[in-house]
Amino acid sequence: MERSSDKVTFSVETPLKLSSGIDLAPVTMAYETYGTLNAERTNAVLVCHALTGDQYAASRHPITGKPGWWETIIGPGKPLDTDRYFIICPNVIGGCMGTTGPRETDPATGKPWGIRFPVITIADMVRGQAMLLDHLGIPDLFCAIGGSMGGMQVLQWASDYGDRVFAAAPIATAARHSAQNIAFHEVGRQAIMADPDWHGGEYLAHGTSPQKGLAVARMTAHITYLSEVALHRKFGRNLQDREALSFGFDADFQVESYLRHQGITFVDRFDANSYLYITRAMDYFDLAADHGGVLADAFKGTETRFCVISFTSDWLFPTVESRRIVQALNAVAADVSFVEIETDRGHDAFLLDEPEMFRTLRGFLQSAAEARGL
Ligand SMILES: CC(=O)SCCNC(=O)CCNC(=O)[C@H](O)C(C)(C)COP(=O)(O)OP(=O)(O)OC[C@H]1O[C@@H](n2cnc3c(N)ncnc32)[C@H](O)[C@@H]1OP(=O)(O)O
Ligand SMILES: N[C@@H](CCO)C(=O)O
Repeated sequence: MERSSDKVTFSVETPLKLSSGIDLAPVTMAYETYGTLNAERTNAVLVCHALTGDQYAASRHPITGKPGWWETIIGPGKPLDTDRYFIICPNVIGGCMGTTGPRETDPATGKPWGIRFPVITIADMVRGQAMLLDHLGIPDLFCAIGGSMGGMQVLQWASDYGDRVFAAAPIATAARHSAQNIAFHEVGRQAIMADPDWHGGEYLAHGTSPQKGLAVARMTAHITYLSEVALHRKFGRNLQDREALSFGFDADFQVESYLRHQGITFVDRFDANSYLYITRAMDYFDLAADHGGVLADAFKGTETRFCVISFTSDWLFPTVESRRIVQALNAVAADVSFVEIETDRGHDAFLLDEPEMFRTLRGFLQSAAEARGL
């Protein structure tokens, strides 16, 4: 384990066999930990991040300086109580905050991988996390938890490593990407690849960055993380810093200015090629397809206990997707609880202070901890 100024990483030469059949080596996993691993090594919690998340779930981000993206949930006395549990949050394979991904150096060429990096899957991300846990000497997890793509990783963990997952909390997620999910990601990828500064993915070698394309990709995706009600409540048709319409193409409206801001601030902390790879991994995710089209078969024989959470205004991963997961778990007599939380803040509500999510997770984890003898 190494800590540079702001990253903890672990590297291994052992090749990681990817879903594509390619052996990826060496592999570096960047991660953050919070709390203390108990002597019995039974209190480990894996926090899986979403599409543009990273390992800084409860630590200040080294680029944006913002608080951790899940400080509402992780910390002393919070549902993921760092006085009780040992939290591990890895940056996913394909990411850009220190874990092996398209921005890292290809050992065969000594240059950044770019889009010569192998296409990775959610299962590959989880395989890399299992390797990290092995390195940390953690035989199994008290809990695997995450929202959105993090929830996909949780489901993959429960399916591929069920005997290593005591409790699982997939939040605001789905067992497969829908046509609409894929469609939105495709628009984002095309925006990046249409940017003249993308250079076929070799922008680092050209000393450029497709920031305009990446910003447009983010603007599009960001709309899907919110809700129409919340957007209208926040911005309506209000004008931004002006008394009258410009009859031009400035950001007349507040909502335009807001989305431009979200796009511009995003490109400082994220890599365009990583965006291509991670959205692709989400698009390829389909647990049922991996099990003969029967989602229940992905969890056959599971002894993991599940808490599935969705949000009423999430139109990216609507509640019907969580119901499908619950139905599949019920079909194999799994221990599962489910709650749909009333909010108008859309998909990204799982990132915000949602009291009912806080209470639900605290109750679920408390009960699981008692059953686990923690
Ligand atoms: C699980 C994970 O892995 S997390 C993934 C990584 N993190 C993220 O996705 C963070 C970005 N996303 C988010 O923050 C969540 O999607 C959100 C949108 C739910 C956050 O919601 P809120 O906390 O209500 O923040 P909000 O959406 O209002 O955005 C506030 C920002 O917009 C800016 N803003 C608001 N109105 C305007 C406007 N009219 N013009 C320009 N900027 C504006 C604010 O100044 C603020 O800027 P800052 O955050 O850079 O300081
Ligand atoms: N807004 C979060 C969740 C998206 O699913 C992200 O950017 O990763």
